[in-house]
Amino acid sequence: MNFKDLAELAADAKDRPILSLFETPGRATQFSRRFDGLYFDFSKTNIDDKTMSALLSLAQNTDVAAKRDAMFSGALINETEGRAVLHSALRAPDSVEIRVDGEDVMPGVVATRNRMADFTKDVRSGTFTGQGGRITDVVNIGIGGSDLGPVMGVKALSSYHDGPKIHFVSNVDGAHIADTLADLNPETTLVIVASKTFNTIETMTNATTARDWMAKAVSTPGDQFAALSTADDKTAEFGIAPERVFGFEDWVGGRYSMWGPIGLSLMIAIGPDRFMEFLHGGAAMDAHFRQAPLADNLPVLLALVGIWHHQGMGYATRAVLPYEQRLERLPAYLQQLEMESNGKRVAMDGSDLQTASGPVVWGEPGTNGQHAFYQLIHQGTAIVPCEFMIGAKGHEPELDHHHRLLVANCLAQSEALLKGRSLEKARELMAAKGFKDGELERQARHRVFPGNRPSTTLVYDLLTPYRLGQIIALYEHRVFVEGVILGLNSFDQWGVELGKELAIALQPVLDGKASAEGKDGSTRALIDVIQSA
Ligand SMILES: O=P(O)(O)OC[C@H]1O[C@H](O)[C@H](O)[C@@H](O)[C@@H]1O
Repeated sequence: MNFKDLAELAADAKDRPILSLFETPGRATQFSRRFDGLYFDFSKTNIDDKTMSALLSLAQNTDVAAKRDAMFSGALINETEGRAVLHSALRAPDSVEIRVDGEDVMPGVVATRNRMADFTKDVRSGTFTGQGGRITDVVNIGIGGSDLGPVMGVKALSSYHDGPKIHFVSNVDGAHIADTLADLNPETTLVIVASKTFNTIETMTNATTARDWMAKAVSTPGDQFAALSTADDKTAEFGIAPERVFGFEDWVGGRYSMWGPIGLSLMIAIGPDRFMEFLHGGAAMDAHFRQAPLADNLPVLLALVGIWHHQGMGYATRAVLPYEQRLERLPAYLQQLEMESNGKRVAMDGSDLQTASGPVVWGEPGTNGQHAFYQLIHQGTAIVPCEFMIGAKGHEPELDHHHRLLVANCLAQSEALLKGRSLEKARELMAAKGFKDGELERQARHRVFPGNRPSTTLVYDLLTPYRLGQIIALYEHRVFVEGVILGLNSFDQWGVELGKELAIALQPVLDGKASAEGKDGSTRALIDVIQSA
């Protein structure tokens, strides 16, 4: 089985209505899996038995299981950077042993985890104070993987918050930090500078601005700063005392880092015990990914559905549609996770990729998206596979009628995508409204839904810290499996470098200290327009 065979299978599937697959009794059971509070339904896709076995043999031929084991064993599978990939160690139980270059990394992980918990307890209890008293607000300054995970997690688990208020600043646009600090009291604010490299220009610019803001109100601003980084030399240079520096190793990629020190703001929001539940959820998904047969393995199945839709059927994008307002930042988080990991045109060995790279990932929570872009999903010419997510229960039992409406909407959307509405039915509707002849036909055509549009639905009971941990680890491993099947390295991100280099080179030009000579005509004109405004 290879990508050419997959394309042939996909060509056959194009004329097969998904709905017809439900004529086989038991399809919903056969094309769904349950695992530990999660239910993944992929029966509303154009995958039948034959497709499924072809996809599974693609996973076998590309050595998914062996590569998975290599990742967990600490092998240097991030080959372009010569690094292991062990974010799973951050959520592993204290008792296990995980070796990188012969050394067990777990004692270090556990020690940092315990230091984070101690610091968190001190902040939450008021043992650690600002220079004006108990900490009321925490500002996490970071970007990319040092922002999206904590932002997503803090919002997702807001019903568990019982600590200080958490704020996030990521953009180098001064508006972001100005708006965030405007309402805060520097004497009772803790600033966390989150940066794996402690070198990212946006984060360091914002951190310096925050320190200047604090210095106007307190005598030793550094005492109200903490740092999360792999670069302890740079954190010391910035003036943050080692007891408030929480380090991690280069085998944790930025977009995979919310399980360790980068998750400190989440730990402060919900407390160490609940943060541990989040880690346990992730660890449970790790165990499932390592042990379950490929055909019952949730990350593998999500990956195979993704490969089928993008590389097989040629659908350019996929939408992530959580029917859970608190997951409003999940699509943005998954954009980095999936697109920075698998948006690559060169295979691990340096050759051109034999097929399309990872898809564009986008989305918004339902029901909001329904009133914005679902028009295109239902009637546009592009087919967008939709990944719905819904909790069986919400955190507001007193508002249960809201939740039932939410669920009804989620299920109705996947049903509408599957079944559509025929021209015949649309004609009946328009005739009932009194339309006739040519006008009836014209009006009816606008009301046709082609249907036969694929979707999956992930149901969980309630969005607890544990469930969130499972879901995030599920997506991490899905991205890994897709990367293995595509033959690329999901753990580097060379594609972000060129823009950074050019931005640094443009700074002196914008400062008027260097000429724009050598720049292309468009860039020169843009510089002129901005400088003369
Ligand atoms: O955590 P930092 O070192 O500040 O990096 C922040 C982010 O910037 C980089 O440009 C990468 O694209 C991201 O993967 C990373 O998460």
